Amino acid sequence: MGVRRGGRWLLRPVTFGIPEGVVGLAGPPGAGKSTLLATFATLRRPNAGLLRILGHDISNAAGLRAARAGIGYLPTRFSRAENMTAGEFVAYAAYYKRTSASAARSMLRRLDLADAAGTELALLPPEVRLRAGLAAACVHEPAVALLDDPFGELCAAAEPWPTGAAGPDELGGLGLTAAMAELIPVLRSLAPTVVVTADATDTLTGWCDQLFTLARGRLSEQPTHSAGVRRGRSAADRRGLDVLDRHDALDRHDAPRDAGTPQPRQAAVDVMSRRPARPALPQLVLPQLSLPQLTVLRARRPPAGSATGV
Ligand SMILES: Nc1ncnc2c1ncn2[C@@H]1O[C@H](COP(=O)(O)OP(=O)(O)OP(=O)(O)O)[C@@H](O)[C@H]1O
Repeated sequence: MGVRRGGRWLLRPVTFGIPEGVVGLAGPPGAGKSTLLATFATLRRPNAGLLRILGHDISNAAGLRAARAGIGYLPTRFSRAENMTAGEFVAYAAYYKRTSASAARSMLRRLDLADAAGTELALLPPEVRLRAGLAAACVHEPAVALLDDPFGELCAAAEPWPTGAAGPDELGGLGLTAAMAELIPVLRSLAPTVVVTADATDTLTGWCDQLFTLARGRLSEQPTHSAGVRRGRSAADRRGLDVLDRHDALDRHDAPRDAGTPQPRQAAVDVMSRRPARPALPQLVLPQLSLPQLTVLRARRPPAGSATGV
Protein backbone atom coordinates (compact mmCIF):
# COMPACT_ATOMS: atom_id res chain seq x y z
CA MET A 1 0.00 0.00 0.00
CA GLY A 2 1.01 3.63 -0.25
CA VAL A 3 0.16 6.62 1.94
CA ARG A 4 0.16 10.21 0.73
CA ARG A 5 -0.30 13.44 2.61
CA GLY A 6 0.35 17.06 1.79
CA GLY A 7 0.99 16.13 -1.86
CA ARG A 8 3.80 13.64 -1.24
CA TRP A 9 4.22 9.97 -0.57
CA LEU A 10 4.86 9.39 3.13
CA LEU A 11 4.99 5.69 2.35
CA ARG A 12 5.65 4.92 -1.26
CA PRO A 13 3.71 1.88 -2.45
CA VAL A 14 5.31 -1.18 -0.92
CA THR A 15 4.30 -4.67 0.16
CA PHE A 16 5.11 -5.79 3.68
CA GLY A 17 3.76 -7.66 6.68
CA ILE A 18 4.03 -7.09 10.38
CA PRO A 19 4.53 -10.27 12.37
CA GLU A 20 3.79 -10.84 16.04
CA GLY A 21 6.11 -9.25 18.55
CA VAL A 22 7.14 -5.68 19.17
CA VAL A 23 7.81 -3.74 16.00
CA GLY A 24 9.52 -0.36 16.22
CA LEU A 25 9.05 2.37 13.63
CA ALA A 26 11.50 5.26 13.85
CA GLY A 27 11.89 8.30 11.65
CA PRO A 28 12.53 12.00 11.81
CA PRO A 29 9.68 14.36 12.73
CA GLY A 30 7.38 14.78 9.76
CA ALA A 31 8.45 11.54 8.09
CA GLY A 32 4.93 10.19 8.35
CA LYS A 33 4.98 7.76 11.27
CA SER A 34 1.81 9.15 12.82
CA THR A 35 -0.01 9.14 9.51
CA LEU A 36 1.06 5.55 8.86
CA LEU A 37 -0.02 4.44 12.32
CA ALA A 38 -3.37 6.21 11.90
CA THR A 39 -3.74 4.29 8.64
CA PHE A 40 -3.05 1.01 10.45
CA ALA A 41 -5.62 2.14 13.03
CA THR A 42 -8.08 2.45 10.11
CA LEU A 43 -8.63 6.17 10.73
CA ARG A 44 -7.30 6.85 7.24
CA ARG A 45 -7.42 4.78 4.09
CA PRO A 46 -4.32 3.91 2.10
CA ASN A 47 -3.97 6.10 -1.00
CA ALA A 48 -2.91 3.06 -2.97
CA GLY A 49 -3.15 -0.61 -2.37
CA LEU A 50 -4.84 -2.86 0.12
CA LEU A 51 -4.51 -3.12 3.89
CA ARG A 52 -5.38 -6.30 5.73
CA ILE A 53 -5.40 -6.33 9.51
CA LEU A 54 -5.66 -9.58 11.40
CA GLY A 55 -6.73 -11.18 8.17
CA HIS A 56 -9.52 -8.67 7.52
CA ASP A 57 -9.66 -6.57 4.41
CA ILE A 58 -10.55 -3.13 5.73
CA SER A 59 -11.96 -1.95 2.42
CA ASN A 60 -15.29 -3.61 3.20
CA ALA A 61 -17.54 -2.74 6.13
CA ALA A 62 -17.52 -6.18 7.75
CA GLY A 63 -13.73 -6.43 7.52
CA LEU A 64 -13.32 -2.94 8.89
CA ARG A 65 -15.56 -3.69 11.88
CA ALA A 66 -13.74 -6.94 12.65
CA ALA A 67 -10.30 -5.34 12.29
CA ARG A 68 -11.22 -2.42 14.55
CA ALA A 69 -12.35 -4.76 17.30
CA GLY A 70 -8.82 -6.14 17.43
CA ILE A 71 -6.96 -2.81 17.40
CA GLY A 72 -5.83 -0.72 20.33
CA TYR A 73 -4.57 2.72 19.30
CA LEU A 74 -2.81 5.31 21.41
CA PRO A 75 -2.36 8.59 19.53
CA THR A 76 0.50 10.90 20.41
CA ARG A 77 -1.50 13.55 22.20
CA PHE A 78 -4.05 11.38 23.95
CA SER A 79 -3.86 13.43 27.14
CA ARG A 80 -5.93 16.23 25.65
CA ALA A 81 -8.56 14.54 27.79
CA GLU A 82 -6.43 15.72 30.65
CA ASN A 83 -9.20 16.95 32.91
CA MET A 84 -10.45 13.38 33.24
CA THR A 85 -9.07 11.28 36.04
CA ALA A 86 -7.06 8.23 35.03
CA GLY A 87 -9.94 6.04 36.24
CA GLU A 88 -12.55 7.96 34.24
CA PHE A 89 -10.34 7.87 31.17
CA VAL A 90 -9.95 4.09 31.26
CA ALA A 91 -13.63 3.57 32.16
CA TYR A 92 -14.69 5.74 29.23
CA ALA A 93 -12.41 3.78 26.90
CA ALA A 94 -14.01 0.56 28.17
CA TYR A 95 -17.48 1.94 27.43
CA TYR A 96 -16.41 3.12 24.01
CA LYS A 97 -14.83 -0.25 23.24
CA ARG A 98 -17.96 -2.01 24.49
CA THR A 99 -16.17 -3.84 27.19
CA SER A 100 -17.13 -4.07 30.85
CA ALA A 101 -16.45 -1.70 33.74
CA SER A 102 -14.77 -4.61 35.50
CA ALA A 103 -12.35 -4.90 32.56
CA ALA A 104 -11.47 -1.24 33.16
CA ARG A 105 -10.90 -1.85 36.86
CA SER A 106 -8.76 -4.89 36.18
CA MET A 107 -6.72 -2.94 33.62
CA LEU A 108 -6.12 -0.19 36.20
CA ARG A 109 -4.82 -2.79 38.66
CA ARG A 110 -2.74 -4.53 36.05
CA LEU A 111 -1.00 -1.31 35.04
CA ASP A 112 -0.49 -0.36 38.67
CA LEU A 113 -2.84 2.59 38.42
CA ALA A 114 -5.01 1.94 41.45
CA ASP A 115 -3.48 4.85 43.39
CA ALA A 116 -3.58 7.20 40.40
CA ALA A 117 -7.15 6.37 39.37
CA GLY A 118 -8.66 9.37 41.17
CA THR A 119 -6.13 11.90 39.85
CA GLU A 120 -6.63 14.03 36.76
CA LEU A 121 -4.38 13.05 33.87
CA ALA A 122 -2.86 16.54 33.72
CA LEU A 123 -1.62 16.24 37.30
CA LEU A 124 0.07 12.86 36.88
CA PRO A 125 3.78 12.40 36.19
CA PRO A 126 4.36 11.59 32.51
CA GLU A 127 5.14 7.90 33.02
CA VAL A 128 1.96 7.39 35.04
CA ARG A 129 -0.07 9.35 32.47
CA LEU A 130 1.41 7.10 29.79
CA ARG A 131 0.33 4.01 31.72
CA ALA A 132 -3.19 5.44 31.88
CA GLY A 133 -3.06 5.93 28.10
CA LEU A 134 -1.86 2.38 27.57
CA ALA A 135 -4.61 1.06 29.84
CA ALA A 136 -7.27 2.99 27.93
CA ALA A 137 -5.93 1.97 24.52
CA CYS A 138 -5.79 -1.71 25.45
CA VAL A 139 -8.69 -2.08 27.87
CA HIS A 140 -10.45 -4.40 25.40
CA GLU A 141 -7.34 -6.61 25.12
CA PRO A 142 -6.66 -6.00 21.45
CA ALA A 143 -4.59 -8.29 19.25
CA VAL A 144 -2.65 -5.34 17.84
CA ALA A 145 -1.58 -2.31 19.89
CA LEU A 146 -0.53 0.76 17.91
CA LEU A 147 1.35 3.21 20.12
CA ASP A 148 2.31 6.54 18.61
CA ASP A 149 5.45 7.94 20.18
CA PRO A 150 4.62 6.68 23.69
CA PHE A 151 7.98 7.82 25.08
CA GLY A 152 7.88 11.28 23.50
CA GLU A 153 6.63 13.04 26.60
CA LEU A 154 9.08 11.20 28.85
CA CYS A 155 12.00 12.09 26.59
CA ALA A 156 10.91 15.73 26.56
CA ALA A 157 10.54 15.75 30.36
CA ALA A 158 14.04 14.33 30.80
CA GLU A 159 15.72 16.89 28.55
CA PRO A 160 17.86 19.50 30.27
CA TRP A 161 16.82 23.09 29.87
CA PRO A 162 18.53 25.02 27.08
CA THR A 163 20.65 26.79 29.69
CA GLY A 164 22.28 23.44 30.43
CA ALA A 165 20.62 23.25 33.86
CA ALA A 166 18.84 20.04 34.80
CA GLY A 167 15.21 19.96 33.78
CA PRO A 168 12.30 20.17 36.20
CA ASP A 169 12.52 16.46 37.08
CA GLU A 170 9.01 15.72 35.94
CA LEU A 171 9.86 12.03 36.08
CA GLY A 172 9.57 12.17 39.87
CA GLY A 173 13.19 11.23 40.49
CA LEU A 174 13.17 8.37 37.98
CA GLY A 175 15.70 8.88 35.21
CA LEU A 176 14.51 8.37 31.66
CA THR A 177 16.30 5.02 31.42
CA ALA A 178 14.76 3.77 34.65
CA ALA A 179 11.30 5.00 33.64
CA MET A 180 11.60 3.26 30.28
CA ALA A 181 12.94 0.08 31.89
CA GLU A 182 9.77 -0.06 33.99
CA LEU A 183 7.47 0.69 31.10
CA ILE A 184 8.91 -1.56 28.40
CA PRO A 185 7.75 -4.88 29.94
CA VAL A 186 4.29 -3.35 30.42
CA LEU A 187 4.20 -2.21 26.85
CA ARG A 188 5.43 -5.56 25.53
CA SER A 189 2.67 -7.39 27.35
CA LEU A 190 -0.19 -5.29 25.97
CA ALA A 191 -0.96 -7.35 22.89
CA PRO A 192 0.55 -10.12 20.78
CA THR A 193 1.58 -7.47 18.25
CA VAL A 194 2.72 -4.05 19.40
CA VAL A 195 3.80 -1.32 16.99
CA VAL A 196 5.68 1.58 18.59
CA THR A 197 6.93 4.75 16.94
CA ALA A 198 9.68 7.13 18.03
CA ASP A 199 11.64 9.94 16.44
CA ALA A 200 15.00 8.41 17.35
CA THR A 201 16.07 4.89 16.45
CA ASP A 202 17.97 4.73 19.77
CA THR A 203 14.72 4.84 21.71
CA LEU A 204 13.69 1.56 20.10
CA THR A 205 16.89 -0.41 19.67
CA GLY A 206 17.65 -3.15 22.13
CA TRP A 207 14.13 -4.12 23.04
CA CYS A 208 12.02 -4.22 19.88
CA ASP A 209 11.94 -7.53 18.05
CA GLN A 210 11.98 -5.81 14.74
CA LEU A 211 12.88 -2.27 13.84
CA PHE A 212 12.09 -0.17 10.80
CA THR A 213 12.90 3.35 9.83
CA LEU A 214 10.66 5.50 7.69
CA ALA A 215 12.40 8.24 5.76
CA ARG A 216 11.67 9.89 2.43
CA GLY A 217 8.78 7.54 1.88
CA ARG A 218 10.73 4.32 2.28
CA LEU A 219 10.63 1.71 5.00
CA SER A 220 13.93 0.02 5.79
CA GLU A 221 14.56 -2.72 8.29
CA GLN A 222 17.29 -1.91 10.80
CA PRO A 223 19.28 -4.13 13.13
CA THR A 224 17.95 -4.42 16.63
CA HIS A 225 19.84 -6.03 19.47
CA SER A 226 17.23 -8.68 20.18
CA ALA A 227 19.54 -11.14 18.49
CA GLY A 228 18.34 -14.13 20.52
CA VAL A 229 14.80 -13.60 19.35
CA ARG A 230 15.91 -13.28 15.75
CA ARG A 231 18.13 -16.37 15.93
CA GLY A 232 15.19 -18.36 17.25
CA ARG A 233 13.00 -17.68 14.26
CA SER A 234 11.55 -20.66 12.51
CA ALA A 235 11.16 -21.27 8.81
CA ALA A 236 7.64 -19.87 9.09
CA ASP A 237 9.09 -16.73 10.65
CA ARG A 238 11.50 -16.34 7.79
CA ARG A 239 8.68 -16.81 5.33
CA GLY A 240 6.82 -14.02 7.12
CA LEU A 241 9.86 -11.81 6.91
CA ASP A 242 10.26 -12.61 3.27
CA VAL A 243 7.31 -10.39 2.46
CA LEU A 244 8.77 -7.49 4.37
CA ASP A 245 10.26 -4.42 2.84
CA ARG A 246 9.49 -5.14 -0.76
CA HIS A 247 10.39 -1.78 -2.08
CA ASP A 248 10.85 -3.29 -5.48
CA ALA A 249 7.13 -2.55 -5.72
CA LEU A 250 7.88 1.13 -5.58
CA ASP A 251 9.68 1.56 -8.83
CA ARG A 252 7.27 -0.60 -10.74
CA HIS A 253 4.17 0.79 -9.08
CA ASP A 254 3.01 2.74 -12.06
CA ALA A 255 3.93 0.12 -14.61
CA PRO A 256 1.07 -1.97 -15.97
CA ARG A 257 0.97 -5.42 -14.34
CA ASP A 258 1.14 -8.38 -16.67
CA ALA A 259 -0.69 -11.56 -15.89
CA GLY A 260 2.55 -13.51 -15.44
CA THR A 261 3.86 -11.38 -12.56
CA PRO A 262 4.31 -13.60 -9.50
CA GLN A 263 2.18 -12.71 -6.46
CA PRO A 264 4.25 -13.64 -3.38
CA ARG A 265 1.99 -11.52 -1.15
CA GLN A 266 -0.56 -14.30 -1.08
CA ALA A 267 1.85 -16.25 1.13
CA ALA A 268 1.56 -13.50 3.70
CA VAL A 269 -2.22 -13.82 3.72
CA ASP A 270 -2.02 -17.56 4.17
CA VAL A 271 0.45 -17.32 7.00
CA MET A 272 -1.57 -14.57 8.60
CA SER A 273 -4.78 -16.55 8.67
CA ARG A 274 -3.19 -19.05 11.06
CA ARG A 275 -3.02 -16.60 13.93
CA PRO A 276 -2.53 -18.41 17.24
CA ALA A 277 -4.55 -17.92 20.39
CA ARG A 278 -3.48 -14.78 22.22
CA PRO A 279 -1.29 -15.22 25.28
CA ALA A 280 -2.86 -14.84 28.70
CA LEU A 281 -2.54 -11.35 30.13
CA PRO A 282 -0.99 -9.82 32.17
CA GLN A 283 1.64 -12.51 32.00
CA LEU A 284 4.73 -11.13 30.31
CA VAL A 285 5.72 -13.39 27.47
CA LEU A 286 8.30 -13.15 24.80
CA PRO A 287 6.34 -12.81 21.59
CA GLN A 288 6.16 -15.46 18.97
CA LEU A 289 7.24 -13.91 15.77
CA SER A 290 5.98 -16.44 13.37
CA LEU A 291 2.61 -15.27 12.22
CA PRO A 292 2.07 -11.93 10.52
CA GLN A 293 -0.95 -10.14 11.93
CA LEU A 294 -1.05 -7.12 9.78
CA THR A 295 -0.26 -7.46 6.17
CA VAL A 296 -0.26 -4.93 3.45
CA LEU A 297 -0.82 -6.12 -0.05
CA ARG A 298 0.03 -4.30 -3.18
CA ALA A 299 -3.00 -3.29 -5.21
CA ARG A 300 -3.57 -4.27 -8.69
CA ARG A 301 -3.70 -1.18 -10.76
CA PRO A 302 -7.40 -0.50 -11.46
CA PRO A 303 -8.53 -0.67 -15.03
CA ALA A 304 -8.77 2.70 -16.74
CA GLY A 305 -12.00 4.41 -15.81
CA SER A 306 -12.51 2.21 -12.73
CA ALA A 307 -14.22 3.96 -9.85
CA THR A 308 -12.16 2.35 -7.09
CA GLY A 309 -8.45 2.39 -6.51
CA VAL A 310 -8.04 -0.60 -4.24
N1 LIG B 1 -2.94 18.67 8.26
C1 LIG B 1 -2.04 18.40 7.33
N2 LIG B 1 -2.22 18.77 6.06
C2 LIG B 1 -1.34 18.48 5.10
N3 LIG B 1 -0.21 17.81 5.32
C3 LIG B 1 0.04 17.42 6.56
C4 LIG B 1 -0.85 17.69 7.62
N4 LIG B 1 -0.32 17.19 8.75
C5 LIG B 1 0.82 16.62 8.40
N5 LIG B 1 1.06 16.76 7.08
C6 LIG B 1 2.18 16.26 6.31
O1 LIG B 1 2.37 14.94 6.68
C7 LIG B 1 3.73 14.75 7.07
C8 LIG B 1 3.80 13.65 8.08
O2 LIG B 1 3.18 14.03 9.28
P1 LIG B 1 3.19 13.00 10.50
O3 LIG B 1 2.57 13.69 11.66
O4 LIG B 1 2.56 11.72 10.05
O5 LIG B 1 4.74 12.76 10.70
P2 LIG B 1 5.51 12.09 11.90
O6 LIG B 1 6.62 11.30 11.33
O7 LIG B 1 4.58 11.38 12.80
O8 LIG B 1 6.14 13.35 12.59
P3 LIG B 1 5.92 13.92 14.06
O9 LIG B 1 6.77 13.07 14.93
O10 LIG B 1 6.42 15.33 13.92
O11 LIG B 1 4.44 13.84 14.33
C9 LIG B 1 4.22 16.10 7.50
O12 LIG B 1 5.56 16.29 7.25
C10 LIG B 1 3.43 17.02 6.61
O13 LIG B 1 4.12 17.16 5.38
